[in-house]
Amino acid sequence: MAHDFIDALLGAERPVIAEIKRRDSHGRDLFAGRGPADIVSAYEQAGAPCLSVVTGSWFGGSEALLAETAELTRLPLLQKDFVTRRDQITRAADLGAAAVLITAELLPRPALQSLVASCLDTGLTPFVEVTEQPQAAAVPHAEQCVIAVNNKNIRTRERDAGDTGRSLTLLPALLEAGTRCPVSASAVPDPHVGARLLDAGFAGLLVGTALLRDGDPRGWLDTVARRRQVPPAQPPAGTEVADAPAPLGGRP
Ligand SMILES: O=C(O)c1ccccc1NCC(=O)[C@H](O)[C@H](O)COP(=O)(O)O
Repeated sequence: MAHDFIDALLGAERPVIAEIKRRDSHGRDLFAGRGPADIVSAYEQAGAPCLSVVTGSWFGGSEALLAETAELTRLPLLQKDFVTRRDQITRAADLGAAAVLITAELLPRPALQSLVASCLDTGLTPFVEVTEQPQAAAVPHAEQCVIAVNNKNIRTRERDAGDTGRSLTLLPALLEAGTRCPVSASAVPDPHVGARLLDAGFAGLLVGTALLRDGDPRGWLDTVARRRQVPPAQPPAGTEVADAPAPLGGRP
């Protein structure tokens, strides 16, 4: 169970974690009249292997949004919120998450370490976001974690434009830490930049605003796949390959 999220991403032809987020960091609506069912359906048809659901209230999220999304899809779900306590992790599992965001930038080291351990004990994948090399080096059990570079500044509520150059700078530190699933998260503006990040060695991208604004997730993900110059690495033996979107209709 703990590896469902990582296996889905590593086995995907279009390794984009597509995000469901009601509002951007400036409070602007991103749903544009669509409901979660419309967005989930478009992401599934685009071939996204995993979804991210922002439950944090800064971005207009709620637990209800995660629960509703879990009813709509069998794709592994990442819960994005400010997690500081173990009970939030068990709650995430109850609501249908497969992975939970742990924001290294905002957590003292002991808390980071115990939250990663709690995720693994609960059968969830820790999705640890970092902004500096020492944070990556401090991730315990890194081989069982996604380690993602946040290209924006969470301390200013991600109101900055972001810099995907940070991902490129930190990629060696992520690999050195031992993750097999390095991800570039936030501020990926278009599929061309996305393809370059994957070519550089990222196993996945986390994209919210650009996909929701673009309105054509299938075209976006197709372009990522077409623009890649470096063939995707073969998934490790035993990894389940996500070659078709999971059908709508809820969890078994
Ligand atoms: O990063 C956090 O700590 C965080 C906590 C709670 C809710 C959201 C949080 N971050 C925001 C995001 O994760 C972005 O929505 C996501 O990376 C996508 O970014 P973008 O493509 O720029 O919309």
